[in-house]
Amino acid sequence: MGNILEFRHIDAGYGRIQILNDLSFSVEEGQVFGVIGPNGSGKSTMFNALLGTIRPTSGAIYFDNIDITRTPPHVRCRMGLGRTFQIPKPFENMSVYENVLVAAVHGTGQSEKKAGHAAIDVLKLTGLYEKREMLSGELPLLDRKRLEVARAIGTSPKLLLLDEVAAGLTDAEVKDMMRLVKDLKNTGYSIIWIEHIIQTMLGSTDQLMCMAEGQCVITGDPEEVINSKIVQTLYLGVDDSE
Ligand SMILES: Nc1ncnc2c1ncn2[C@@H]1O[C@H](COP(=O)(O)OP(=O)(O)OP(=O)(O)O)[C@@H](O)[C@H]1O
Repeated sequence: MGNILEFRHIDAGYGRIQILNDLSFSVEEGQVFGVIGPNGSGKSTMFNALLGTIRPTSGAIYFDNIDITRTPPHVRCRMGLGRTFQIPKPFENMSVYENVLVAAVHGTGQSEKKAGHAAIDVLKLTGLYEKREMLSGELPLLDRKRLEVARAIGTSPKLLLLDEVAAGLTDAEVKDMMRLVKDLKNTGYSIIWIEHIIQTMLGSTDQLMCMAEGQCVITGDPEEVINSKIVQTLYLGVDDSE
């Protein structure tokens, strides 16, 4: 399969502060692409550049072989980019079902009836179907994270961006989340997954990239990346100089 995404030499940041420095990488269609890196290395900023909330000062981003570098964020969403937020942001006073429905209507522009069918499928896939009538504000953390994923896939993305969906979960819950990501992959989604928990990345990703100072320092087989000297030094703080 071809690439669903290519970052080509992206420089980007906030105002005059440059965070991404000549960032290049590509994601193959149908894969789970993990992203790790120390705090402040630019992982969320990469998502911001991809979603169009910040604009690169140079380089190009290709999504599904289309140059989207100057495409407005709402158009990118309709083109098939869906994201979760680090801190779940559901509409607390709406039911689980309504939260996914809103995402499906606004993200795809389809009728409420069609979006309603899609929302039910999404709730079944994410394990929330039995809880569809609950107010989202009443959900425990794992289910709030599931809902965050459900709202993102409610927009029918071709590429799903997961931002630390395992953060704050217990070990058993992390395993549930890993299973969900596998199910999503098997359903056909391409996924970029930013996460701090390295074990999660080992078991669930096809390719892994480590970022530092706004650049890709290594990318490849997850086990090789995690065991590489550069990652041991940079990310885990292990000094390999001895
Ligand atoms: N809105 C902003 N304005 C200015 N600087 C920002 C803004 N958002 C992030 N930064 C800075 O950009 C740098 C990269 O931050 P970013 O959140 O992309 O890193 P990260 O790798 O996602 O970190 P973490 O793992 O802690 O989430 C940091 O130095 C951060 O302080």
